[in-house]
Amino acid sequence: MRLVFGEQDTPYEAARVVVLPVPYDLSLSFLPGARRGPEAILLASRELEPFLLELGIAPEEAGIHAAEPVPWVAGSAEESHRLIREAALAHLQAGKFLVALGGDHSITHPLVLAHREALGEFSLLHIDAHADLYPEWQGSPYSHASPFHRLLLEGFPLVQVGIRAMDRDSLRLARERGVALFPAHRLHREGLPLKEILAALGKRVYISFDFDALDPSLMPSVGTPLPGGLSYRQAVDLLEAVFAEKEVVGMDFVELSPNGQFHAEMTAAQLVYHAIGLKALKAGWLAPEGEHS
Ligand SMILES: N=C(N)NCCCCNCCCN
Ligand SMILES: [Mn+2]
Ligand SMILES: [Mn+2]
Repeated sequence: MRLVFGEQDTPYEAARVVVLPVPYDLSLSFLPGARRGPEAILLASRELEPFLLELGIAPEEAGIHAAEPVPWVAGSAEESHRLIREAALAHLQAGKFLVALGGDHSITHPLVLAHREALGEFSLLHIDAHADLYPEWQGSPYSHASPFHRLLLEGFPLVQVGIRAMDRDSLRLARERGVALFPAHRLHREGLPLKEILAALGKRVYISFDFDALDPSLMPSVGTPLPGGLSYRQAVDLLEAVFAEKEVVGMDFVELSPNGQFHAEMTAAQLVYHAIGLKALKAGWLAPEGEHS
């Protein structure tokens, strides 16, 4: 049975939003399981309330279609990434707003390249516990610890929020390349520097959300959990500010590794659904209702 997002799957032609399952997880460095992340999010999404009280809309009414999962090639990261890029490009060329569900963070590289090929230039908002700026990790440049090294060297402006793990060389590279870095400890001490984050981003933004950006108390189902993460409220407030002021051209949510803690899967699904609602409001696909919004 094909899994869908939420209760109402919109036929492809009528859908504005395509949720793209990308269960590739061969680039993980520690705990396994991210390949089951997309399915877990889709299953949990069925339990969400379609109407979002905070936004005053039901994002599903914008038309959400869950695409077939992107296959992978077990012995080849390059081939797997080519399949991801081709699948994403096809949906983008069909005019869809793409929400990719990982899978490990290495998938962001082919996804971003597909978005640039289809939509032109934009900056990256990377929300994560990890900077993922290693040139390679465990012998591979296709590691989930490396996507933003490659994207940075390929010319994408980068803003990183929630980081609480990076090595000295990555910090040096970030400074040399003008990465706008907003580490987690600063967010906790000073609050979300929303104006600074927005000022660091361009008009058009691709958002890559690694679920381990959230605190493990809230999101224990990730491959490399670290303490001192973002609260759900901080994540939502950040996304709301970005969607309100920027054109979000696409997004991915990665690194959920289901481990039986269903509250984590519900958290993941709710955040994805909320982000889709923010896109629907900004794009004018839906209008809020009542004073609750
Ligand atoms: N989720 C990630 N992006 N993880 C990246 C891990 C990179 C190595 N840090 C730990 C070094 C251990 N000695
Ligand atoms: Mn990551
Ligand atoms: Mn991470």
